[in-house]
Amino acid sequence: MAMLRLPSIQVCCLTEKKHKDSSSKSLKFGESNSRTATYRKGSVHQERKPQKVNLEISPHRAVSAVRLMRIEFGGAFADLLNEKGKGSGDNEMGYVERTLGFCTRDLDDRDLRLILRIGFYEIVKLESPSYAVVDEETNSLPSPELEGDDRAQARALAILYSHPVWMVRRWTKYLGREEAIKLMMANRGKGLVVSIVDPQPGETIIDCCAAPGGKTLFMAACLNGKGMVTAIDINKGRLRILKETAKLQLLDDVITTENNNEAYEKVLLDAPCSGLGVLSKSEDMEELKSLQDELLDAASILVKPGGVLVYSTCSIDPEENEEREYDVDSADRYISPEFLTEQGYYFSSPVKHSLDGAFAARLIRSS
Ligand SMILES: C[S@@+](CC[C@H](N)C(=O)[O-])C[C@H]1O[C@@H](n2cnc3c(N)ncnc32)[C@H](O)[C@@H]1O
Repeated sequence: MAMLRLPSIQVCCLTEKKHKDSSSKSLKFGESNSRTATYRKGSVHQERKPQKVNLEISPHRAVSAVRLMRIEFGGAFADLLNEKGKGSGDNEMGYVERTLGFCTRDLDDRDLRLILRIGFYEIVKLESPSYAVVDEETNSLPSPELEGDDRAQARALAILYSHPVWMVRRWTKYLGREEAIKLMMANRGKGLVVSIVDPQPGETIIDCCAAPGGKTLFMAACLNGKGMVTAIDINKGRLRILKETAKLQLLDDVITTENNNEAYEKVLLDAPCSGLGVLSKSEDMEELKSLQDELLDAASILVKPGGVLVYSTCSIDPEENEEREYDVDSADRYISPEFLTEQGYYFSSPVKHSLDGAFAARLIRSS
C-alpha cells in the first residue's frame, strides 16, 4: 500500500520507538525435517518528551486523522485526502458526527479538543483502526442511537460492537441484524487476537487449530474477497461445521480446509489450553504444555520467510504463555496499550478488562 507523508508536527506525549536488538540472538524456533525457522527480536523503548514527528501513514488512516485535525484547527489543515468525501456532499462535521454516533456540539470545547487529540494520536502513532479509537469513548459519552437509514444504523452498530462498517453491513444483509450482533459480540475477545494477525486482502493465512471457527471466519471476512484462509483442526466434525458456517456467511470462496503444505504469509496457532477447562489433574497440565510445544514447532515451519506467526491461547496461565521461549514482534501496533504487556504480548483478563482471558504473541520469521 502506498504511504503518504504528512507535514512534520510537534507532539508531546508517549512515543514508541522500535529498535532491532542487534545483541539478541536469533532463536531456532521449530526444527523439523531439516527446515528451520528463526525469529527476530524487537524491543520497545518508551519516552516522554516533545518530539518532531514525521508522519508516514497509510491512506485510510490518513483520511481519519486529517478529518480529526480539520475539526480541531477549524479547517487549517488542507484536506488532501478527502477524495471520497468530495462527491458525497458530506460536510466534515456532519461526517464525523455520524461516524461518532453523537453530536459533538453538545460537548464542552476543551473535552472535544482533548478527544480529538487522543483520537489523532491513536490513529496516527498507535495505528489503531479508527472504529476502535471511536469505541474507546463509548463508556463516557452518549451511545449512538440505532436510527436512520441502513447506512446510519450500520455506522452505529459498528461503533457499538467495534467492527468496520462494511463488515456490519455485509453481515446484517446476509444474517439479519440479530445474528450479526450475536456474531460481533462473540467476536469481541477473538477480534483482538485477529487484529494481531492483521489479515490483509490477498494474503494466504493458515489457522492451525481452527474449529469451531470464530477466528477463521473473522480473518476471512477481513480479506474482502481476496486471498485464502486455510482452516485445519484435528476435530473433523467441528471442521465440517466450520465449512457449513463459511457457506452461510458467503465466505466459502476464501476459506479452504485443504492444507497443501505450502508456506503461508500468516500462521495462527490458537492452541488448546487449560482455559477450556479440560484438565482434571495437575499431570494433565504437563501433557498439555508439551502438546502446545509440538503444535508450535509444527506451526513454525509453515511460515514464509518474513511471514508472521501468532501464538494464542484463551488461558491466563504464564506457563502456557509468556514463559515459553520465543522472540517477539511487539503487538503494540495492533492493540490499545491497556492490553499490551511489557514484553509486547497481548493479554486480556476477566478481572482487568471484563473480557475472556486471552494471550497472544506475534512472531516474525526473519529467515
Ligand atoms: C482453542 S480451540 C480453537 C478455537 C478456534 N481457533 C476458534 O477461534 O474458534 C483449540 C482447537 O485445537 C484443536 N486441536 C487440538 N489438538 C490438535 C492437533 N494436534 N492438531 C490440530 N488441532 C488440534 C481442537 O480440536 C480445538 O478445536
